[in-house]
Amino acid sequence: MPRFAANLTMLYNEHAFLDRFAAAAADGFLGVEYLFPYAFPAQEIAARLRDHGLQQVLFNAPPGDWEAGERGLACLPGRESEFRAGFAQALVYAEELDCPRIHVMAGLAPAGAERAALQATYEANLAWAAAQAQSVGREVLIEPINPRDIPGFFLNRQDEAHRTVQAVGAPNLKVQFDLYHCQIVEGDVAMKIRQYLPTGRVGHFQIAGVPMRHEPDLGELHHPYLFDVIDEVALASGWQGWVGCEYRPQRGAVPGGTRDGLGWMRC
Ligand SMILES: O=C(O)C(=O)[C@@H](O)CO
Ligand SMILES: [Mg+2]
Repeated sequence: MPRFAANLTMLYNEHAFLDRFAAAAADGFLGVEYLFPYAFPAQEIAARLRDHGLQQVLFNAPPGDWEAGERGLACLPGRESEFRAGFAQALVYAEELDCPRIHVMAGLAPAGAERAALQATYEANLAWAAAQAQSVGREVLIEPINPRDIPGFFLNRQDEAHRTVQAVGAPNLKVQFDLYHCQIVEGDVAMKIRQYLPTGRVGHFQIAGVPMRHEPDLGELHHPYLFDVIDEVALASGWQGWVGCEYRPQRGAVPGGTRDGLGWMRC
């Protein structure tokens, strides 16, 4: 089986954020990820990781004004200095949390903007971020996201993400391959794992049931088969990353619900 990390933004919502670390460790997780740590002092989170023997495997750089609907700044002309300041803050947290990967969200394509101009800004920002991250031994990840969950999101497809990584040409810029988004946008998930994992450009996986984003054993994707494919290709290619469990537990509507829905992990 792959190594699974609990996404603490979506799992364990029956607990306050800082208590989700203990809950994930009690269920056997060795790694955690989440969207944003910035509401809490990095030292406080680091203590939770230490206390519960957890590894921080991923979090996101600041996305702009999330409450106002922004979903990243990386492709937005004119927002470069804000992008850089946010990424610098992410690097400070990554150091304190000993986290090897930072996810940079692309952002929403502004209505009427020329795609080529957005792509040029995206690549320039990613090249800058990758260089900053490289100097302190961290990876930058980009993630294609389906346009139903985030209408207008700039990056939707795996092939576009891989072309961007190749165009930037930084060894520590990689793709966050979320199988949930991939299934919704393009399908053929197993073959895409076989296509992209051996390239060395996949930095991380994430999973959820499709289409409702509940537990992986609910919905149209057969995850036991996909886990076997990941294991097989990882073994052949030497890939040693994590699979983030980024779903909203359906059984989480009741106290203790995240744990009740983890049966899929033991299949
Ligand atoms: O929504 C997802 O999928 C994610 O991985 C979050 O980090 C938001 O991009
Ligand atoms: Mg994801």
